[in-house]
Amino acid sequence: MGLFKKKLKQEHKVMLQAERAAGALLPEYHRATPECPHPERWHMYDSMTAEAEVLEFLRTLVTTLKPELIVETGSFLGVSTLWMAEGMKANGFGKIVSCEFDPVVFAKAQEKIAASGLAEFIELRNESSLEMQVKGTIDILFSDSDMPIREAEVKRYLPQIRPTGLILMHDASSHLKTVRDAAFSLEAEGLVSCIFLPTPRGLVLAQKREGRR
Ligand SMILES: C[S@@+](CC[C@H](N)C(=O)[O-])C[C@H]1O[C@@H](n2cnc3c(N)ncnc32)[C@H](O)[C@@H]1O
Repeated sequence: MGLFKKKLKQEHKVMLQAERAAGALLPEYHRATPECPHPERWHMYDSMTAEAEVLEFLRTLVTTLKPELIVETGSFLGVSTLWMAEGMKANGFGKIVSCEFDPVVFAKAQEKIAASGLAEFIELRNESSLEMQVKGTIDILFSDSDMPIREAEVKRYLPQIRPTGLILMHDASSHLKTVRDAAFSLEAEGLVSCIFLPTPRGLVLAQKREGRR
């Protein structure tokens, strides 16, 4: 039986771990990098959800920038979605369109959002970020889905992003590499200007070049 037991998908494994942890904060476990030598100074709920300090930062960005429309790719359990929605609640307006590709994970996120009291700010979609159609001008794009598709994802939404808007690419540490390289590549193409925040998993803040004054 052991030999034929279906291997649990990483997202499902972390989802079960998160359920067992029941919201407990743990020290961040990603490995040290040259840019972030002390990851244990940060905190996390699980290895998929953004670092707790990054969640706080997302909320603060929302109250600071007052976005009308946020697009998030990769909802996972909806935790980052809910932190941004908290910011929108404080602002009194705004909408987050967040997509989750995996139907099992999507169903869990849907439950969590329904129970949160913040559902009015969130449109959760069970679709791929590379197929999702969003209407309107995007004030913040939070790119947090599958790492190899992040460059394509940013390019897909770029024409809709407000020149004064922000693009955030999570998982851009030098250890994880793929997303960092995607950000360098977008910058080399002249599409965006980036800053690389040295958080444990790495967070790129970028702005598109077109339309900048
Ligand atoms: C790192 S987790 C997102 C964490 C979440 N943003 C948070 O901080 O709470 C990445 C999620 O992206 C989903 N995903 C992967 N490829 C996707 C795609 N093309 N479109 C939408 N979601 C995708 C995965 O199923 C996974 O749940």
